[in-house]
Amino acid sequence: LAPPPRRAGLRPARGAGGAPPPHLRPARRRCGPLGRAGRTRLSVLGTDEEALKEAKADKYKQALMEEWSSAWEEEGEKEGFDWEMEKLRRKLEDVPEMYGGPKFWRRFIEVEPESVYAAYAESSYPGSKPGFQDSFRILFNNLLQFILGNDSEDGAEVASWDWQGALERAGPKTFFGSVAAGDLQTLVGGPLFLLLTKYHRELGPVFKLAFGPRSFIVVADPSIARYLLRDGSQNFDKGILAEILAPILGNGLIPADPDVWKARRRVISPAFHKQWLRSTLALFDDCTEDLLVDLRKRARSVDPTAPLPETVDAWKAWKYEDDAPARKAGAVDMEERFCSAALDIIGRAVFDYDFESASSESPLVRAVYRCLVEAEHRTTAFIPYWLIPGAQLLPSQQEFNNDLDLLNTKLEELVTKAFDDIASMGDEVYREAGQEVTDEDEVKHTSLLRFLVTVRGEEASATQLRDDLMTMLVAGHETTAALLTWTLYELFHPSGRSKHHLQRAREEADAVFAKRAAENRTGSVYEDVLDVPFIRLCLAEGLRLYPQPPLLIRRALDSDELPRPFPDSPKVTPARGSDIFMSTWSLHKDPKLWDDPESFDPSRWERKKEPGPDAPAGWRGFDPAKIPSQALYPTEQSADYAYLPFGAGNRRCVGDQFAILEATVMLTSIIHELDFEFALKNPESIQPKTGLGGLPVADVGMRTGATIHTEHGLWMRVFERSPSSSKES
Ligand code: HEM
Repeated sequence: LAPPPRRAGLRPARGAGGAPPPHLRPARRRCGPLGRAGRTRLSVLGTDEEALKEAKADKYKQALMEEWSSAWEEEGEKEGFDWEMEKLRRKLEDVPEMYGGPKFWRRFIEVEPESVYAAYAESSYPGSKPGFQDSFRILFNNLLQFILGNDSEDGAEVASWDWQGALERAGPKTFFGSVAAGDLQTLVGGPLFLLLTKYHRELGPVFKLAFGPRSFIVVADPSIARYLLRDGSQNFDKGILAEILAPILGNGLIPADPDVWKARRRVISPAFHKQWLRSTLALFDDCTEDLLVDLRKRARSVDPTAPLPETVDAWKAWKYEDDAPARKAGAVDMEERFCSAALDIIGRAVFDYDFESASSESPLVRAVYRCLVEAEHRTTAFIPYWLIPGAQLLPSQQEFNNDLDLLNTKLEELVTKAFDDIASMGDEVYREAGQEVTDEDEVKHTSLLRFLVTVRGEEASATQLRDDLMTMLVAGHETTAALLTWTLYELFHPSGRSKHHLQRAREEADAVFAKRAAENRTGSVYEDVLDVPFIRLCLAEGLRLYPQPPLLIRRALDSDELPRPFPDSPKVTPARGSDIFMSTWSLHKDPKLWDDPESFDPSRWERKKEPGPDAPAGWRGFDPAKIPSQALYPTEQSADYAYLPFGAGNRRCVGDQFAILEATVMLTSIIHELDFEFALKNPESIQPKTGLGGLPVADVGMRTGATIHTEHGLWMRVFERSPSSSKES
């Protein structure tokens, strides 16, 4: 769990103690594009100008060229970035000094690595902002590839984006508008994760994507996932994601720099202890009941004669214009309902505050949503528009800042209240940082905030606590709501493709409620969650098909070679400062890893999956026997990193158990009591749709952000479960 040393240049690339691999040897960088001999000669150049002036210019050049070329031949490294620079420099030899000949270029290429490292080490987190040299190197490398068609320095094959096609499809106005607004989704013609999967199918598990001056190395392979997230994780941080989220999340766990992250993770992880998780079940029941009250009301008001839209497109009007006809028809946007319920849960569990979003729309709730929308927009924009001078004067940015102020004021108020409440409870509520919470310990705190306030030895400032809370709010709310939305969508799909799974899930739900009645209790207990293994597998399958988020983002702190998925895969070595996208969407749907990957089949997690002949080298398949007994879902280790529902390694999700418990309690109650139908005139007429690159997409459309949303809401008609459907199951 050690944070990456800041002196990036001193770090061995992989494993401890061993010599750095050749691509990390500082010596090579030191001699850089000029070669060792060239460098010696250059220092002569610098110290003995007079002598040089006297020397015949071309004779000197010739001698120098010979020395340089013998240096390259000796090293046998006529490839890669340095060699490209060398070739360019040789061409520039003929350009007169006054036009920026070798002297000009020397400024960029003859860099003392120590000075770069020193500048880098001083760079302030969050995010390992690449220095000027790094950015220049990456940009220059991109230019060499795109303009001259050279091989990429890092070895990743470049996916060529059809911008002419995009221009034609969108029209000049939308195209250039999207470029200006950094709207990637409109530019690529669909969610980014689909584009990445299209390239994954064409180019394999490692490739490079470039939009103008930015480039990303995209990976989707179990061994690379294991390396990025676990074995080599000390060399990668959250990079661009941290930079984007820092204004909202401050120094919360997601964007935190390694030092803060280590200290806060040590305090926050124990807050999710078993005793507290068990106590939150009552809260999940409460919020589920609020949701059910609303749904029952809708179910009773269904007007069977009310007209229903004939096409999915007609749903759009319900979402954005007028939902009165939807209400009349008893239709409800389940995506929005799950979002409200999850927000209420996180508010109460994390900081003892009831947003009451299920029943009202307070300015605070509106502020939360608008902040989330802005955060999502920033995540998918490729131009940091909010940093452009004057951008803060735009109405959208002003609104965002006002919302943030409103939220901050509320959070500060809650933090102060928690400090006061805890102070009045006496000394015995405090605990030492790192002190384990045992099963016998009484839960003395109702919320996560109160737990954090009671920790001694790692006391956090009010600002740090605000950042922690904001991070929980953002990370723990839409993710769970999206999981419930897509699982419900799959289980009640009008094609009936999941009918048999729904039936199995309902058998479990009915049995749990029967047991509850027999035991004369009304609320959920932990054992209820253990009694519904198939419902939990439905959720696990929901996370396989719709991973939240569909991309994990990292940045290389130093140049580092990635594991090769197949023996004949090219060597890929992202340069320091390279942004890397781990496409969990592509990984979870890779036909080389999963049987029938596009279909929703929760029972796949009950069977062993042996690696097929075309599976990546070294992948060990999935084995249900490897799921730890206390785990509530198939873990990343059980699938040998081909499945990453909650990430992996030291930055893995802290709220995984909380989320699965919450989603299980909700789904169990909902499918036990209610039936859902797509609110469409002929739901059976829905045909499987394809999107970018001919890949299947959900027929309710998909929008990407931090999580995957439907395009226009998940409008369902709700019915009380009929006796026949209860009997059926
Ligand atoms: C179904 C629901 C959820 C999913 C799918 C999910 C997924 C993830 C994933 C994939 C990561 C790793 C990100 C990365 O490596 O870049 C993560 C991190 C995180 N999650 Fe979750 N999450 C969920 C629910 C929650 C909840 C309920 C909370 C809190 C109450 C939470 C808090 C966090 C935090 C704080 C991190 C950052 C951890 C760190 O960097 O140390 N998540 N989550």
